Amino acid sequence: MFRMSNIDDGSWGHLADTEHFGRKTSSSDVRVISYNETTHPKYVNYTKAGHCMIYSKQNEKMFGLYDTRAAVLMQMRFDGYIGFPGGLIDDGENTVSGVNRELVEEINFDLEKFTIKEEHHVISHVNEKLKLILHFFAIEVPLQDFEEMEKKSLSAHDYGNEVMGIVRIPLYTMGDGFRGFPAFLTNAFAGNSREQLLQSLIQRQIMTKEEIERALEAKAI
Ligand SMILES: O=c1[nH]cnc2c1ncn2[C@H]1C[C@H](O)[C@@H](COP(=O)(O)OP(=O)(O)O)O1
Ligand SMILES: [Mn+2]
Ligand SMILES: [Mn+2]
Ligand SMILES: [Mn+2]
Repeated sequence: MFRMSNIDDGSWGHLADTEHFGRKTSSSDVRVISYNETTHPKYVNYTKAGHCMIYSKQNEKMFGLYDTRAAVLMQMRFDGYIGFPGGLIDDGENTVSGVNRELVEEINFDLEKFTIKEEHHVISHVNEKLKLILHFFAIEVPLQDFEEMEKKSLSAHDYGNEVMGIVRIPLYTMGDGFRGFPAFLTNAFAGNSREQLLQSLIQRQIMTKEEIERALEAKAI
């Protein structure tokens, strides 16, 4: 097993038990599973994680040119991958309670104003190899609350360690046909967060399937 050289004890330290969940896996290892199915006893020993897309539709024009469509919040993670706020559900913890806890830890989410509920569930995936279930939620908030969240995230408990900063996603494509959203999609994404993003942009009618396909095919010139 690969061992980090720059940690004194020559191991993964406290990450040892969970870092393998963050390693790149092939999409064939992951399949969609219904939320109810994940409560089946056969998955009782699976590790569960839950992440959430927080977004606010907007029709601002970037530089008076490009339709920004929506403010969508993602984060640069400690591991250099881009992902959604959220994380591992503790043993015995209720899934949405775990997601809300992780959102408080990672972006200082104000549970007085918003809480993630099962109605916000979008899709779940299971990775049988890793015995890992990934739940994904999405919540639309007013732009003013979105902007408030961005500011408050700087004082989140995990800001500057697990979370290296939050980003908004450029959902427009610039005149060269690549910069903006297509360029953003060339980043390294955590887990299946890239697929989760693309599917929810279509499902939430922020982008059409054709636009997503065009962005995926675009090449830098
Ligand atoms: O945004 C994501 N969507 C799907 N899977 C993800 C996402 N971010 C990470 N992951 C995978 C890979 C991670 O190792 C596990 C656990 O999530 P993580 O956020 O790292 O867990 P903690 O915040 O440390 O509890 O899920
Ligand atoms: Mn976390
Ligand atoms: Mn996390
Ligand atoms: Mn955690």
